[in-house]
Amino acid sequence: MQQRTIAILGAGAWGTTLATLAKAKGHTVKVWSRQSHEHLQTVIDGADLVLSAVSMKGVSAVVEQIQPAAIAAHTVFVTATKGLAAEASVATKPLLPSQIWQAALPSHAVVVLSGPNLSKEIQQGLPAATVVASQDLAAAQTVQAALSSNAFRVYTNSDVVGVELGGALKNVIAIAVGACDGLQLGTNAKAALVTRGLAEIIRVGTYWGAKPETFYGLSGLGDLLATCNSALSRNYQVGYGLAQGQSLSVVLAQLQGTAEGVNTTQVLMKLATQQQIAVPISHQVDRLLRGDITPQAAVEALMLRDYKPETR
Ligand SMILES: NC(=O)C1=CN([C@@H]2O[C@H](COP(=O)(O)OP(=O)(O)OC[C@H]3O[C@@H](n4cnc5c(N)ncnc54)[C@H](O)[C@@H]3O)[C@@H](O)[C@H]2O)C=CC1
Ligand SMILES: O=C(CO)COP(=O)(O)O
Repeated sequence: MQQRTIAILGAGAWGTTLATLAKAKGHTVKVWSRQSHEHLQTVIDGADLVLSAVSMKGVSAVVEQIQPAAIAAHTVFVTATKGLAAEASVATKPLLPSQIWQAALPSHAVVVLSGPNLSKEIQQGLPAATVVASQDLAAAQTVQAALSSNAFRVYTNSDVVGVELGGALKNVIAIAVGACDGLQLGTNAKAALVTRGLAEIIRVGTYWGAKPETFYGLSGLGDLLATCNSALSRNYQVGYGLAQGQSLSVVLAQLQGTAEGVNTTQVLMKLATQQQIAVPISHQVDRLLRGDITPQAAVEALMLRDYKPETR
């Protein structure tokens, strides 16, 4: 196995977990966060892989600190952020973290890493699988070889948009499912939400050019199952807290780390409204997050929608 120099950007729950996985494989690992005394460019100098696990709101700020001309040509950039850019617009502004990275580093390979990867379980050494997606298969295979272990199984995929959207959009559905569990609506209701949530994700994803089958893989259905079934998920916790009658500000103040689904819901609703894509579950999550509706009323609104066939 080839030893690599890996720079990890972001020292939150996911960044530190990815650093643990990389160190366990014997790579030289350097971690940078905005609290670091070292300059970002110094940390990524000489890195074979630069792996970003900063939350969505920090991605542009981090990318702007990088001087592309000073980076070795072979350096591969990996983004593990699950979110949508707040400034995204359909034609002109990037939607996905990888698009922000690729726009700033056009001559470098960019790889998306996404899957059912609750960091606390991985920190405990429990087995997990993930996907690395890139238009550059060799770059994806480099990341696969660098991170694969007996505890972390890494698959490659060429559907970058599908893999990245799967990871971002499942957070919105996880908020809905957290609320469903918080209201104690039962297993049937939860199964319906996850299944129709997946249909909603596929509807959005295919609009943005993703392959439908990608969403039945690890970064779609896989991550939905993990996030919607675990109280470890911060997005699930947001929905659960709202269903307990707490305000969003109270829930977020108590939360450890980032719940990307809150911002993702807003961006998704803006774009889905503009493009007239039906996202009924996300719409109710949006109303709930804004405090415009009670969790009970959101459930009723979903149950009493117009009759329709079970299509995507
Ligand atoms: N924790 C988990 O289980 C997993 C998280 N992810 C994703 O990874 C990303 C990070 O998640 P966590 O590490 O859990 O969040 P976290 O809240 O623990 O850490 C976020 C990191 O982003 C950095 N950051 C935020 N704004 C920044 C800015 N303006 N400039 C520089 N750095 C900034 C923070 O300093 C911190 O290092 C999210 O997009 C999340 O969806 C993906 C898979 C698993
Ligand atoms: O993406 C995750 C697991 O795959 C982490 O989920 P949360 O961000 O909801 O904690």
